[in-house]
Amino acid sequence: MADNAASILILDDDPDVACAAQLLLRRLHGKVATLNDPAGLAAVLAAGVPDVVLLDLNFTPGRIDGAQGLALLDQLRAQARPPAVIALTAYADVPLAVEALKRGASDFITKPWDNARLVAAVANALARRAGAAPSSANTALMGESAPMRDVKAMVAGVGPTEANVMILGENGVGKELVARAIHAASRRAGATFLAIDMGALPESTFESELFGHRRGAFTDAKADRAGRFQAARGGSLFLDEIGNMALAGQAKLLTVLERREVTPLGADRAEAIDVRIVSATNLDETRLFDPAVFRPDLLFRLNTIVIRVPPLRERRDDIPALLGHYLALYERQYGRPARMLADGALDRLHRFDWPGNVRALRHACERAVILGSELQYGFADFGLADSHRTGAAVFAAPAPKPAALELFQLGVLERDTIAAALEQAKGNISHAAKMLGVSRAALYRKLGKHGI
Ligand SMILES: Nc1ncnc2c1ncn2[C@@H]1O[C@H](COP(=O)(O)OP(=O)(O)OP(=O)(O)O)[C@@H](O)[C@H]1O
Repeated sequence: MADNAASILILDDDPDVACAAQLLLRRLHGKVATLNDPAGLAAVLAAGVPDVVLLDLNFTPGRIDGAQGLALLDQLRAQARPPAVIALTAYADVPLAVEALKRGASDFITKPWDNARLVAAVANALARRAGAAPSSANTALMGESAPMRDVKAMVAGVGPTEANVMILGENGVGKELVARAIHAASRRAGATFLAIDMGALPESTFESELFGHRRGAFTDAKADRAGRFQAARGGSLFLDEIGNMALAGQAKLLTVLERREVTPLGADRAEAIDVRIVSATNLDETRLFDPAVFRPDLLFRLNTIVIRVPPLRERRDDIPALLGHYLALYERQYGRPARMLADGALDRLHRFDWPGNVRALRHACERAVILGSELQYGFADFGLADSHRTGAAVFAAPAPKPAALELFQLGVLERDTIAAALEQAKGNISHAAKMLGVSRAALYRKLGKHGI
């Protein structure tokens, strides 16, 4: 899954470690840089904030409290568009890794790492960053339309309970934001919220990722490693894209949820788990209730409470406030003057179908702020495909016939190929990304680029 547009920085004082990670990741990603001295970080960030940073938490030899690494993490998280940070620790030190997660790291890896795990962690971090660009961690759940008021009432009602919640909705409607709001309204709010893209977990490392492993459990298991269930102890585990899990993985997850305990690979004793499970999927309900796709017994465990987040086209009243919020946010971020919407633009944006939902609206606002050159924003500044304007079938609109000159332009071919893949995948981003042979993160970037 090459993602040539992604930039990755490896920040580790051991040049051999940094070089090994660079060699591994360079096969899959375009720009992979290393930095051995944290004093150079400010200059690197000034030149451009990377998408993902692999950050060693223990710089000073002999010190294992991670203080310097955590300070660097704070520096990275303070960027206007912070990178996803994967904490590296040599000491299998779970409390330190958990502290890093609390401070905003998206994942952690213990050294020496397992190559498949490192590759998966980077792919997951890229997908999450593209999906939540920028981090949805600090974004409030906006919207005062009647359907959104219902969603918020459900969040307030179920938040303080321990009930497992399943969130349903199309890509980009705000499922992760709802999951974070549930966590924030729970008694676990002070503990970790850990999100996992279940569709991106490779089958070969599924158990060790989720449940951890003991040193020697398999060839590459050079040290004990805590899984995500242990790392989120006391907090909430957000199982995203649950509908994309293979049936084998579903069976393993079911056993854990039934017994409320996990057995790390190679361990002879099970460990009790203490996590609140919130899950999400964009599968439509007929597919979700198809036993060939999703185990009914697992569904029953996960969906004690179901929250449906409606697509933006079914709550158009939220559009003006979201536009106002995201235009102002990007004007501040890019140091641009505040501008109004031109006559008629709001009406067209209001009638637009928003097949990519709030995420697409957010990207469109960012584009308008960067590219809009007039005193007011016009509809064209938002780079939205006309076929999606009012009530047009989401991905089924026939592509306009390209002019002869356009026919061989790579950008046009790419746009049409992506549109065709989305149509075939019925709008499922993960499936379309798989068909196109790119990561979800790369596909999201391309959707933004082509205004799809
Ligand atoms: N109600 C909302 N208020 C403000 N921002 C929102 C809202 N809903 C979504 N967003 C923004 O839209 C983007 C997508 O949201 P989110 O990642 O929660 O969607 P999702 O449904 O989980 O997407 P996917 O199915 O692709 O994983 C984020 O940047 C988020 O901050």
